[in-house]
Amino acid sequence: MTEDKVIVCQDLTKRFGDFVAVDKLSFEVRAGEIFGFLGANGAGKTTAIRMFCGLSYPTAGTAQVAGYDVYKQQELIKRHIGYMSQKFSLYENLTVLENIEFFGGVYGLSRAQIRERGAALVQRLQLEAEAKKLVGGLPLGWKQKLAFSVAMLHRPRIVFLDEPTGGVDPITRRQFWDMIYEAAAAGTTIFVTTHYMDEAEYCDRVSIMVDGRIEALGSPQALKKEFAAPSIDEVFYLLARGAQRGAD
Ligand SMILES: Nc1ncnc2c1ncn2[C@@H]1O[C@H](COP(=O)(O)OP(=O)(O)OP(=O)(O)O)[C@@H](O)[C@H]1O
Repeated sequence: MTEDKVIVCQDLTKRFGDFVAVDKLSFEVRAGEIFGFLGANGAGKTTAIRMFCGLSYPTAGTAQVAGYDVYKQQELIKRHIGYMSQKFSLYENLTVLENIEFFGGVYGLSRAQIRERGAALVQRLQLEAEAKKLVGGLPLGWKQKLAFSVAMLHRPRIVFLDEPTGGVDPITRRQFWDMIYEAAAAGTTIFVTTHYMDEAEYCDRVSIMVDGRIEALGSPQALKKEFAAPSIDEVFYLLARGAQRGAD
């Protein structure tokens, strides 16, 4: 794998018994790219992300993430990626600084690195007044920005964002996306799932998954042209309306 490819997968497949949750995914994601991983409920996104993050073994196919093999180097993958989701986030009953210390430790940073990067993070997010307050008391938008920054504390090559902006207002979502752009411009690869189609338009490329398979992949502009659709929302609808799977 060359340095500039952060994900490479070929025919990546996950079966649960006879059920094929993820069916032969093949694509590459480049360094610094913002890659939107779209699909309706049950399409197989979370199952695929779990394999990319070294949390679950594929049934077949190959994949490397940050240069490491998803079968043989799961622990190295975990150390070189960041992960954030709406469900898995910060500890609400710890303060902002305690969360930074905790996750910095999990990511293997030294105490000096935690102190230095933590202070810079608090300053960048203008959270000085909240640094010693419990995260549970912060507004959702702040929690999400903080969770994203914490997921980047160890400067991973790639960060997986699983519906990071669920439930927040459009202004806060835009601010969140400014952070994403900044991280990508600094070279971090962003792999993001979202149900907000305006966010899909912000990605460099998007894939659209239907019933375990990737049915379309390209820049938002190229996909709109390919499907003669005015928006990614419309492309998504055209592809996903025939899906057999729905929410559990
Ligand atoms: N451990 C499991 N055993 C059996 N089936 C599973 C398991 N995990 C997921 N599935 C099934 O695999 C399919 C894909 O699920 P997955 O959670 O990956 O979808 P998703 O695209 O992430 O959906 P959502 O947007 O709702 O999170 C679903 O039909 C789900 O029921």
